[in-house]
Amino acid sequence: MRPVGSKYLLEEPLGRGATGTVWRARQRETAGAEAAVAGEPGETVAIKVLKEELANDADVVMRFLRERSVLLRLTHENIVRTRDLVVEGDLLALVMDLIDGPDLHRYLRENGPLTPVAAALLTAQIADALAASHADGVVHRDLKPANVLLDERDGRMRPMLTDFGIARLADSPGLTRTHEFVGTPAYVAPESAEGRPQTSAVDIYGAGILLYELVTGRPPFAGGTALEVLHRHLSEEPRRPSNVPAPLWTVIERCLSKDPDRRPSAENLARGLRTVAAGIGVHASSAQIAAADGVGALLAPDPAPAAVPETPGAADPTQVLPSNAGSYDPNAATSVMQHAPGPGGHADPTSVMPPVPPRPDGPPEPDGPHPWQSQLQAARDRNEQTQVQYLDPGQDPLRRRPQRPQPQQQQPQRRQQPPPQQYQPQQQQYPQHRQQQYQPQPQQQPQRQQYAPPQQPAPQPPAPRQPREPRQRSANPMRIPGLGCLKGCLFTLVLLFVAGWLIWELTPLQDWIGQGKSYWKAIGDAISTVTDWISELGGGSDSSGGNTGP
Ligand SMILES: Nc1ncnc2c1ncn2[C@@H]1O[C@H](COP(=O)(O)OP(=O)(O)OP(=O)(O)O)[C@@H](O)[C@H]1O
Repeated sequence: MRPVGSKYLLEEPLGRGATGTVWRARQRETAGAEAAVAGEPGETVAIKVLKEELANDADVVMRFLRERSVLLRLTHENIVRTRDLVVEGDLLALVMDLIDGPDLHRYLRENGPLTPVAAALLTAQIADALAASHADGVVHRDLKPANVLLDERDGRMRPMLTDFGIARLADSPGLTRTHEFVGTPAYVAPESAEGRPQTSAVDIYGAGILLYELVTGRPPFAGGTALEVLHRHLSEEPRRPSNVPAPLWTVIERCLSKDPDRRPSAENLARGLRTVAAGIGVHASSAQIAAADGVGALLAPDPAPAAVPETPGAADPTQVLPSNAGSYDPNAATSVMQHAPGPGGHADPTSVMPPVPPRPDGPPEPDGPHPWQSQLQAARDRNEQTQVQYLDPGQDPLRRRPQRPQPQQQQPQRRQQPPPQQYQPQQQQYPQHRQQQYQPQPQQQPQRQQYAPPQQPAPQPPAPRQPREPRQRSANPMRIPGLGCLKGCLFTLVLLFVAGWLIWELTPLQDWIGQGKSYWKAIGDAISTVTDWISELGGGSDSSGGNTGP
């Protein structure tokens, strides 16, 4: 267990995203006055330890400290509460409430799409969270199912928006070699994709994409490379899927408007969605149906949308994404894409991936792969992490002799998968079904391995093997089946013949056989003598009997 500050102990990783690793952790002692929630010793919390890359960036640390108060005061029943922010040496961590339940992305993958009513009511609660944060001037900027946790309590599931402010923290000019764009391609608003100024309307666009995904199972613009996805956001109008009722489609269409000024405010979005949910349900009255049909009138835009503070150097990611960015996975982690600043800090839209010279006054440029490649790698690492660790040769399983399994050894216990739980909209009172306990999967999650250099000088590597003599090839290149056996038989026959001849010539076998012949001959003669004698004897007695007659 690793301490974080003096107040928390990391216990086990819950998951890893592009910006850091989330841990289940325990509070050691009550936090100080600087924390939003003091907490009790022994209480379980979730801690997001930001990536070293972020924690080592002076810009990010400054923003982290500056936004501390904003993040800590952001409280809403549909927002995961940030309890504390820890800055310790080169470690930056956010202490949050631990949510017992899956994230919405995982839930959708396991249970499939929601009904239109459930999707509308779930998104309405997310819109409530957005309305509260936008009123406080905070824009999420990375709304997607993976950032919505489903809090399971009392047989009900409450969507909780998380990762607030993380996109803003990560959006640092000094983060990597050049300026970067932060977001997830499938959920990025057109203005963000183009590097234009952003407002809270980007979150409404994200909510529209999320709503579409909830009812269909996939975001509207997915597939192909990241660059293609970004271009589709800019140019393509989504089509209405057949299972989406017309009033719900009106809401989705308005959220996905290319023009941010046409998108509804978060508050109006929540209201509109609840009106639609009431009007498309099976028990809807005619008045509710009529209200749902007229939902367009409720979706007024925000007259004063919260602005996203501009990062100097904001640019058009579509101009700077590598064209060979590879096939895009809509479930990939938040992307941090390199982009190029043009004059005045904005992108030069005419430029196509220009090489960006280093800023003379800027932070040093770390060498390494392109940030986009790093992010793809991070997404992959979530599933399969290569562990680099010094291995004692004595413990090397490849060097160990095979051992018989001990009879007492216990079989590894099978993980019991809980039955999937269907999301039930909150307004319709969830049925009291069996509550699903979210089991964090420490075995499946990548275990953070620390590279521990050996204290002793490393054991000498084994002497390189002498190259083997090339194997003699058989003279029988045709490999006739059974030929080897035939050869063996012939050889045995020859051997027997020679041995027989030698025995015949060199041993008194011939004499023995000759003697054997005469022996049999003598026996035969004796038998014939006896036979003759018996027959003669019989003939004599017959003739004497004939002489005694009349
Ligand atoms: N407060 C929390 N309580 C319980 N689990 C959490 C909490 N916050 C995050 N998690 C879990 O940790 C995992 C990683 O979260 P994180 O936010 O780092 O990843 P992400 O959102 O998938 O990626 P990205 O950083 O790219 O947005 C998620 O799968 C989520 O289920």
